Amino acid sequence: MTTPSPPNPTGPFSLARLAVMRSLAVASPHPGAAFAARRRRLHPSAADSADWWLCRDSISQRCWRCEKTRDRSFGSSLRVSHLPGTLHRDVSKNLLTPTAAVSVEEAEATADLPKGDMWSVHKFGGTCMGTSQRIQNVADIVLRDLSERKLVVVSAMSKVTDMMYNLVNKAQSRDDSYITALDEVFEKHMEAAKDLLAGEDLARFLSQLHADISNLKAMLRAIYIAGHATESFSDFVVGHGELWSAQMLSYAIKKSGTPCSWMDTREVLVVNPSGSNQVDPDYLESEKRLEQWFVRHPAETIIATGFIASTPDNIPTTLKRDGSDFSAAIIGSLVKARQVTIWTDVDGVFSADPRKVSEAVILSTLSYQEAWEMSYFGANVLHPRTIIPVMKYNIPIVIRNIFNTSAPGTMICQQPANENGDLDACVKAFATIDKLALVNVEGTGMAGVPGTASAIFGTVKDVGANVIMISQASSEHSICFAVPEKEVASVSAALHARFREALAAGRLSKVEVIHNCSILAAVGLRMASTPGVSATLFDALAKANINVRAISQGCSEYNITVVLKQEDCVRALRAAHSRFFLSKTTLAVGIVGPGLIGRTLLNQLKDQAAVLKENLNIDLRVMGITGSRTMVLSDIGIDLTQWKGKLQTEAETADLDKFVHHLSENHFFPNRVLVDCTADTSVASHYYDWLKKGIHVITPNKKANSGPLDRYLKLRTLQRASYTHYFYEATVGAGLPIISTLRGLLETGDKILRIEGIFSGTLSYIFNNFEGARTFSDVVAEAKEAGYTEPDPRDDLSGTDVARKVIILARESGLRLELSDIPVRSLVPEALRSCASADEYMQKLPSFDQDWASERNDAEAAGEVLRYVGVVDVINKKGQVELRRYKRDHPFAQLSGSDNIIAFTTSRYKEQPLIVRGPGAGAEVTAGGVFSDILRLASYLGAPS
Ligand SMILES: NC(=O)C1=CN([C@@H]2O[C@H](COP(=O)(O)OP(=O)(O)OC[C@H]3O[C@@H](n4cnc5c(N)ncnc54)[C@H](O)[C@@H]3O)[C@@H](O)[C@H]2O)C=CC1
Ligand SMILES: N[C@@H](CC=O)C(=O)O
Ligand code: NA
Repeated sequence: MTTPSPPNPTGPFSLARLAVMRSLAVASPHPGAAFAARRRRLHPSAADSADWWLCRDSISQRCWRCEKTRDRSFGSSLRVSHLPGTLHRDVSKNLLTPTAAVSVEEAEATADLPKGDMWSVHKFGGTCMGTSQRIQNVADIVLRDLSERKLVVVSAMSKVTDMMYNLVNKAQSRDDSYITALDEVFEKHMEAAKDLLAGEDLARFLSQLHADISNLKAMLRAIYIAGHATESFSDFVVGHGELWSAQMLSYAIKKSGTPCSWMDTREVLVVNPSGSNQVDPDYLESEKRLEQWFVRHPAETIIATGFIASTPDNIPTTLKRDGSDFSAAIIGSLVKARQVTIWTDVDGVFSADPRKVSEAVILSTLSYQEAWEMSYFGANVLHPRTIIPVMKYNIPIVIRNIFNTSAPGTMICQQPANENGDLDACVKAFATIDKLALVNVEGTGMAGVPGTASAIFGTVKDVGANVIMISQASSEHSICFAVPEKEVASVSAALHARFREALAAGRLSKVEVIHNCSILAAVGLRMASTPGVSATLFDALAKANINVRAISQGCSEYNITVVLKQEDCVRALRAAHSRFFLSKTTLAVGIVGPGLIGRTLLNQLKDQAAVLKENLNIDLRVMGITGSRTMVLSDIGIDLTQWKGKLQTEAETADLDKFVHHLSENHFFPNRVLVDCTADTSVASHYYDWLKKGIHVITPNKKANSGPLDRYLKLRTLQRASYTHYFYEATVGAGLPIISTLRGLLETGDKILRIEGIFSGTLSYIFNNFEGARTFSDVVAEAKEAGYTEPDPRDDLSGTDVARKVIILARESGLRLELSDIPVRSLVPEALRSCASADEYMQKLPSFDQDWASERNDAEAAGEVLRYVGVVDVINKKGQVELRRYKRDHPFAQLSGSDNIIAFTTSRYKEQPLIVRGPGAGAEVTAGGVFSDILRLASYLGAPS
């Protein structure tokens, strides 16, 4: 076997071909010295297969051919040549195997190329190059990239470009201080270099810096004398920032022993001015010059100046705005880079401006078109022109944070994988543009008249205004378009002048300007093929009460654009963002009354929130907690491990209106619910307004449903007519499924005949335990202590609490009863009814123990027990609450603890009633009942079951 001779280094290899050949790890037709140098570094195992150039994986440093790891004794790279065929990578073994010779075109199409041998392009902006430490940090990042070839594009140190423009401005306005300003530029770079470099490298850099500064001084002097700087003079001066930063970085990398060259991109990149402060790269000429540059500079790590380039006549110029990103993209496309990484100071591209939407998330991927749209609509992603060069070759751009290298960043590539394939995933991001005006040209004379649009936009063009979006009514009676506010006056004047006759003749009815507008754009590649996206967007805007002035969606459907009042824009952005980015079942929760039940509920929420989020995608955020004296509010959700402390230390004076406003005005969250855990009638009186505002209501408080009948009916009518939910399972039997059982019977057509049972946990507990030597007052105190009683236990002992439950069930069954319609036997002695407080009542209660003992003894003597029962007699349309005696073998006599027992006699359950039994009071079971109402709400809102 003979070693094939290397290809003719001066042969006509295009850079595309060059890159592909490199990427295949074939002996690269890299011209000249670089090729010869590699040729010498033969891997020993190549002796019996000398036609191989070994290559190594840039990450594992393992040879793909023989799987040996890097061997220092053979230099930094292990290669043998294999020509003219190419290599195929066996991905499973990470091995390269020879294949028949293929054309470059075929090779280009090969998907599984070994990435290690391709160019990795990085771009570091001014912030990344801000100080000597930061430049060192950049050097470290470059050294950590194990790619075979690295091309690093750098901007000037931060603020230097401005300083350089300032020099030119000063000189041309004959301001002598340009000399001291130039000294500052010198000092800045000298200080940075002294920090960063030493010895010969430092001396070389400083000598170059001196030479450059004295050239600049001469040039600025010429500008000063002429009182004018041409664009190329200015570009020449300004580009020095990049020249110096590239040299400093290149020396900093060399310090570590890694060979590194720096590239003055004016020698390589050729661009033609294309008007309006833009340039078009000449790719063919640039490619040719780059090849020649490679011949002269064999290093595998190259630091290139961003921003600067040359005209075809070798006049220095710049790439204008965002020039360094553009340089990186152009160079990336010339070398067919594996990837272009743009290093900046954010973790990636956000789904919306994080200053406006705190819930904005970093997007892991974006398509080129999406990034393009985002940039167009004002998101600070990448200038659209940066995307064009890399897009042609499917080269991904990755945006990464230099200050947080652990963040993976955002990859902008051809067709990102669809993360979850649902409606929400097809809207990737939202962007806004403020300070716009809408121009509306309207009139019957426009319909069917060819050339109207051309006349309108021709006029707009003539005044040099930038049209940001256009919308035309299908009847052709009007065209409206958005332009920057600062350009609208001249647009309007020009249109009035242009259409003076048409306006006078009535063919056009108006040229109207609507000031103070903003654009909200929803961007996403898959909107095109997903029904319902615009419905969801407009629904979110409607729910946030936002009026849309104009709408536009092109047939590419990469974006839906709406024009709104500027003052509504942030609210609109938040509402739209939350609708697409938060779980559909994100619930903003307000807790009123963190007493026994309220705080138990908060604890249960704390323990279960993560599980709900993970398993059911239900995102519960407690946005506020209010007691009767203080309240605490949050915009994103209170940390439930801290709420008690916050209610003491960070609280403000309770104000229910403000509390409700806080919840209802928060447009981050699509759903809002107030949970009333008080026993307060005045809080309950607000439910109607809350429901009307679209806030769902959940409560264990019986006051609303057992209050005045007309109010109750009004509340239920409103709730039934709206899509707002009102749940109150815990008002009867605490967590026991009483209301839901009754609803289930009614909704399936069963007829309720009678509901009868022990509805009071407190009274159940008292009579279950009032035995032997125990006193009545002791047992009442125990029930209170156990958390079964109402805040005032007289509400239980008076029978009022049971009467309320009877009323709630009676009304639920269709009876129109008032609380006063229920005869109740009160167990509160006449003398204690006027006690000022529950405590006073509890203190005085023992004096009635004797009376209670004798009533119980009488019952016992007859083989009976006392039980306090409630009855809903649907047939006779009445309710009843009384203390009754039951034989010891009666089911009501078998209860224990705070058990409730409720028997439903219905048309279907006539012989044997349907019975629900279990603990009907207590903090955990009651809070659990409230919690399950919250989850019921979430499932009504679309949570998975
Ligand atoms: N304890 C139980 O087993 C059951 C209780 N319930 C009901 O649960 C509700 C709460 O009961 P508990 O927690 O035991 O009472 P609680 O007295 O321990 O708690 C009520 C809380 O509401 C606060 N509050 C009162 N008025 C307020 C207002 N206007 N604004 C804000 N906060 C106010 C109080 O300061 C207190 O923190 C009551 O309606 C009760 O009928 C329902 C079923 C069972
Ligand atoms: N105090 C009530 C609590 C539940 O509504 C009871 O004892 O049943
Ligand atoms: Na219940």
